[in-house]
This record gives sequence, C-alpha cells and structure tokens, in this order.
Amino acid sequence: MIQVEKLQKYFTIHHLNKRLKAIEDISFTVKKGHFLGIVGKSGSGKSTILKSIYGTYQPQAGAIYYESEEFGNINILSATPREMIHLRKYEIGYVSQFLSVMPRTTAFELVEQSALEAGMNSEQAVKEAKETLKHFDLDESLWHNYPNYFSGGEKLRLNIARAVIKKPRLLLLDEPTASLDDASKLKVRESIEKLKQQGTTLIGIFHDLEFMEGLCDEVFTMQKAVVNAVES
Ligand SMILES: Nc1ncnc2c1ncn2[C@@H]1O[C@H](COP(=O)(O)OP(=O)(O)OP(=O)(O)O)[C@@H](O)[C@H]1O
Repeated sequence: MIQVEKLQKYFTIHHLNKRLKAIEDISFTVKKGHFLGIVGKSGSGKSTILKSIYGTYQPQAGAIYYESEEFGNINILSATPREMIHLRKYEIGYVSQFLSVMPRTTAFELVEQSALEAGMNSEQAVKEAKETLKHFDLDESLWHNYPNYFSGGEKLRLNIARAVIKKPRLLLLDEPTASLDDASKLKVRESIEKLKQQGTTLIGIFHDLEFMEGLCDEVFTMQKAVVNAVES
C-alpha cells in the first residue's frame, strides 16, 4: 500500500545559515490493511515522516510510493498539487494532537463537512456525523458550539471523528491520544480496530506503547536522532 524508500529531509534554518538533517535513509513498507507503529526518541523525525507522506513537507531525496485508488501507484514526492488535494480529500487522512478549527464553524458542522467532502449526501452526512460524535462521547451540548474553547481532550476527539468519518484508505496518526483519558483512548482504539476491519491502512506514532500493543502489525524504530546541522 505504501513504500517509503531512502527518505531524506533537511530543514534550512535561514538565520543560522545552516541546514538541519531531520531524517536520513528511511525505508519501510506497509501492506494494505496493516498498522505500522513508529517509535523512537523525541526529535528522531517521526512526525517528519508522516508529514512527508501527507505532503506537508517536501523531502529532498527518496520516494514515497502509494497505491492510490484514483491514480494507481503514485510517488507522493512528485505528485501534482491537484493530485495531492484529491488524495487528502478522498484517500489519506491525517490526525495530529492539534485541531485546526475554522472560524464560525460548529463541532457538528466540522464533522458533517468532512463527510460531505468524502462524497456522502447530506442526509447520510448528518446521520454519520451524529453516530461518530456519539461514538467519541462528545457531549451533545457541545455539538453546536464552536470548538475554540473545547478542552484538549474534546478537541482531540473531534479531530479524530473528523478524520475517521471519511473512512480513509490510509490514516496517519500523529500522537492523537496525547492528552486523552483512558476511556477516550479506548474509543480511539475501538475506531482503529473498526477501520482496520474495513481495510484501512494505518501509520501511527504513539508515546503510549501499551496503547500500540496488539494494535500494530509492525513497529518501525527510528534508530537515533540523526539531527545534526550541516553547512548549507
Ligand atoms: N518545520 C521545521 N523546521 C525546522 N526544523 C524542523 C521542522 N520540523 C521538524 N524539525 C526538526 O526536525 C527534527 C525532527 O522533528 P520531528 O518533529 O519529526 O521529530 P519527532 O520524532 O516527531 O519528535 P517528538 O517525538 O518530540 O514529537 C527535530 O529536530 C525538529 O526540530
């Protein structure tokens, strides 16, 4: 489903006139329907890998081959912006611990819009939004509120609901359970299990190794923090 080959990413730190090597020579493969967990020290480049797959970061070397429903086997690093927009809309989901909210959009509308974007009709989108918000125990009194002032855990659950409702083919999870209590973590776990049953491929970063246990099919360990500055 996804094959990462010799991925390398530098960041240019302009005010220091230096380049920072964030990841180097990263290669792994994830089979369709499998869950790959990425573990490693802080700063070793775990998020950089996920952001490269999602197209947020543009690595300088390597390849990310993804088996797309629409485009066949595609190298994400050379995908056009139009292709990337399609993949993000219909095929690849990304959940981080941060919720990016839209102004004057309620929690319910956020999830509903996500369902509409994935191609559901309005009746279906409303039904699925209700079910998904209920699944993640987001109190009904919050559904028609703006999420700016939600607690950390409420924002996270909303964030996950918004991604999961699309039933993406590939879901990238960047520590989405960071500030959740055990009951909410269990809900996330149930959703991941359900997605796996539906054939979703997942790549996830979790600090909570216990949470990953039994969920992941494979674990990729970042060898070390390769971060070091090189002259630009
Ligand atoms: N946009 C950026 N600009 C400059 N440096 C960056 C950027 N994003 C990441 N880095 C650097 O790249 C390195 C890898 O960061 P990354 O966030 O991928 O690590 P991580 O393994 O996910 O860390 P953590 O577990 O602490 O979240 C870090 O040294 C970080 O400072």
